[in-house]
Amino acid sequence: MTANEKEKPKRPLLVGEKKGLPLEGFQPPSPPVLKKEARGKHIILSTTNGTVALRRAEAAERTYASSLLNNYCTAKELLKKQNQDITIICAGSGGQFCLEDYYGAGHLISHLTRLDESIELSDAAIGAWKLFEGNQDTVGILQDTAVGKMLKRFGYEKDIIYAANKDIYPVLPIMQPNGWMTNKGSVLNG
Ligand SMILES: O=C(O)[C@H](CS(=O)(=O)O)OP(=O)(O)O
Repeated sequence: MTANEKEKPKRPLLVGEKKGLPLEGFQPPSPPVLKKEARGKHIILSTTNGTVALRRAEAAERTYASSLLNNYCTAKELLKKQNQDITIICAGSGGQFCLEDYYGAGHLISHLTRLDESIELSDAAIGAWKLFEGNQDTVGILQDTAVGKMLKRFGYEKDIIYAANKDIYPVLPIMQPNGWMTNKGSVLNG
């Protein structure tokens, strides 16, 4: 191998699916697959809604990606700055509202309200919060959604169970000025 070849950046990994079916040349967005395949690589992710929402949020002062897996870290970061508006965008899928995103937003809001009792919520935020607080069977609610049922149909039950884990990652992906999302934004200390 020549020195030049050694320095070559790795090819980005293409990740995506369409209605649960594989796309040619793409890896499925499945945690066990990505744990093996994605380490150290740039990922180009194809989705109908979440990635579009991120792109449209580019004008925001800061844009983060959050889920049940890292919402605590997100809440801590969001509260570092006083007196600011926080907009939570629920990704959806195929142009449709998705209950699991609203539930995930409720989990984030639950952290925010516990960490700062003075926070003011919109009606939509109260709805998400109450949905989360009233439904602690996270795997059950994720399985009941349209996407959950689709994942089950295609044999991705383990992915639902994994996605239902709360706050297991103290990292926060943040959008960089070049539009890429990285986890360099914030890592929770204590
Ligand atoms: O973020 C999206 O657009 C969705 C997320 S999920 O798969 O519905 O959870 O992806 P998509 O592949 O577009 O349905």
